[in-house]
Amino acid sequence: MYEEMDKLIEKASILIEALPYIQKLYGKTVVIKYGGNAMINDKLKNWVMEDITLLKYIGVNPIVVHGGGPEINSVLKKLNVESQFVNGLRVTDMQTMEVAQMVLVGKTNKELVSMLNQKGGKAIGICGIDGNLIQARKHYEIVNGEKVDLGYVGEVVSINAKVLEMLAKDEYIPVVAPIGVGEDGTSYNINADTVAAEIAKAIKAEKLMFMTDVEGLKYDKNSSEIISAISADEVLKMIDEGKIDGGMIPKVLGCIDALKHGVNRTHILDGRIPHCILLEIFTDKGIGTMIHL
Ligand SMILES: NC(=[NH2+])NCCC[C@H](N)C(=O)O
Repeated sequence: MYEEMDKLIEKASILIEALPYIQKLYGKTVVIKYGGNAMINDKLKNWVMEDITLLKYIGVNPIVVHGGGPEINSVLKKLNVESQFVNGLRVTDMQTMEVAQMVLVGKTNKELVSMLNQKGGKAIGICGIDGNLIQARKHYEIVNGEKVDLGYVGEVVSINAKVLEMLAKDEYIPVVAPIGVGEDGTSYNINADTVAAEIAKAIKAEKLMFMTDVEGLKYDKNSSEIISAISADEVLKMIDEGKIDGGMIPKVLGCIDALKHGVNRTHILDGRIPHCILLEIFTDKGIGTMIHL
């Protein structure tokens, strides 16, 4: 009898631990880059949708930016579209771009919107073409000092923050597919990590969070200990020293760029942990790596 009561009281203390963070984030915006395993595994997907819906219901405004997951490749394969490579980098030709846009906007984005709506959230899916949300231009990759043309791969020129603010400040949860649009109406495929960081900067989000398939940043690759909090300068030093994996670099650089443009805190999360978003935001210790100025 007493034991049961103690357990219940413990639950209250968990909620109370969250109170200062709820107060701090009330009415503020959190940009969440959704990707990796958390997009593939059904259980993980479900937990992410619950976390995002809960955020909205307690007065925090989440904006979700998603990647493509493995689906684009599988559709390309089904349609027998073969990829060209230059210098080992995949080229997004016209046909590939069409498939990427179809999958990202027509399938992935709408699935996420529908899942959030199932949880009671009011999600609205948009891509960078809608309301000119993501204005883009062609991106040239520099390889060994030379400009390499990768086709319809774009970079962000500017973000039309008003579109997102309108939705997020109202009762909606914007879900953004990372397709940008050029001045002449051309669609570009843009790295979703970069889009998340640019959106966070443009709307001066309180937080930017990246869901990944790693535990977090580590000082030593072989150690199991993750870095709980670290400054932007220390991260830059780690990049110089070659201590950060290639795939993580766009994410940590996105964090640093966002911090320098007014985002308060940025987080790298292990998207394989159930309810990683809630655990990071509403506990003192968090579960990921927090990068601050
Ligand atoms: N990985 C960490 N050290 N996280 C701390 C998170 C602290 C707090 N919940 C926040 O979101 O700001």
